[in-house]
Amino acid sequence: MRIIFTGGGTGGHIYPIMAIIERLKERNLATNDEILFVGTKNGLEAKIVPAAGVNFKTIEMRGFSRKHIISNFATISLFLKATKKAQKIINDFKPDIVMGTGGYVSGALVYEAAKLKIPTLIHESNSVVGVANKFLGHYVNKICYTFDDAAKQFSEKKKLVKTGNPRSQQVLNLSSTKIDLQSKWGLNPQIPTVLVFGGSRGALAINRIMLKSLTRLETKPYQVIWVTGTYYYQKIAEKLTNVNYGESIKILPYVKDMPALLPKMICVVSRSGATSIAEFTALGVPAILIPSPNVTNNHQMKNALDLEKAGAATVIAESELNINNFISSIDHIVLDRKYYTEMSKASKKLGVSDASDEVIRVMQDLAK
Ligand SMILES: CC(=O)N[C@H]1[C@@H](OP(=O)(O)OP(=O)(O)OC[C@H]2O[C@@H](n3ccc(=O)[nH]c3=O)[C@H](O)[C@@H]2O)O[C@H](CO)[C@@H](O)[C@@H]1O
Repeated sequence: MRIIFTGGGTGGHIYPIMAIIERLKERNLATNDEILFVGTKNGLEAKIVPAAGVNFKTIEMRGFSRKHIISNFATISLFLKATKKAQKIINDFKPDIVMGTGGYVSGALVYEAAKLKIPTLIHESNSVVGVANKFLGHYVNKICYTFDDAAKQFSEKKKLVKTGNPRSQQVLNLSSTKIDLQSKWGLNPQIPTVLVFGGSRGALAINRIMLKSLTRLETKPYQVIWVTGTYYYQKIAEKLTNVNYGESIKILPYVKDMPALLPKMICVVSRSGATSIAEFTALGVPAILIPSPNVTNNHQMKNALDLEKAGAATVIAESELNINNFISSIDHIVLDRKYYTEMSKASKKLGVSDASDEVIRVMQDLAK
């Protein structure tokens, strides 16, 4: 099967595709030559995709601005150029299927593919449908999704297939290849470890609260891996040059192999992006979620409240976040065994174990 995947900007759009690619190869359904990923040169995909050995092409594209209306004329011209380039990429590669996960490039490429009568599908991983997917819903053959609330926002009901997020299956399959905390980062594997991170790009609010909490956290009977996000790392490292925060706290810019790390964590503190949540629930890792307030229709709060309602997470609104509720939420999960076990079970109940295979089944049906 020859497939073009497209999506990007953030890890949440990229990792589900990478999970499907890995599964396609595992099942011998596509060779590396039969797979192409199309993204932008400035998105996170430009780092992640070529590094994984997947063929990668770029199209220049950006979103429309609500504030700077004039700049939208340039964006329209960019969109027209993007559709031309998309056509060329499709004609050269001759895919059997084109799949998008969201982001502006996916809007142009999947739309062109549908116009050329190539079977198309999209995957929506959030509870609130993104702009590109909402637009593409009218043109594609199938719409795969994770949250029931997302399904309600598409008017094309016959196209809908509930698959879950492909990254969850990948995380489960990989959970036997775990990172060795001691040799990798000098952490003690006998002590519970908490992972703190702010989605694929890091989060200022989470980094700030970590800076303020360091001295209290280092006295705890657990250790902490704090992933700042590449963008924030240097500044934080400079701020901490003369601070002695002990060996139980490890500060990193980015974790390349999250699926190998997550199974080792007693709990996670993070934003509530859709893919992160799919990973936590697949593994049953209890979460403290601090939703980003800066996303479309506050969808991270919605994602987070769904988990809290099911008993799988504690939610702290960014506006309410302080050292006390931050540290006491971690203490509660790590130090109260009964609470931890209940949360872990509730989380696992929400997890999906065969999402990649489900998406692949949809692709195979379309390619017939
Ligand atoms: C600010 C913003 O716009 N966030 C959106 C973005 O989040 P974001 O890109 O952060 O997406 P998610 O939280 O869904 O996924 C992050 C992914 O990056 C991985 N990871 C993260 C850090 C790290 O060091 N290493 C690593 O591999 C995580 O394991 C996960 O697979 O896309 C999501 C999915 O469309 C949306 O729900 C989020 O609202």
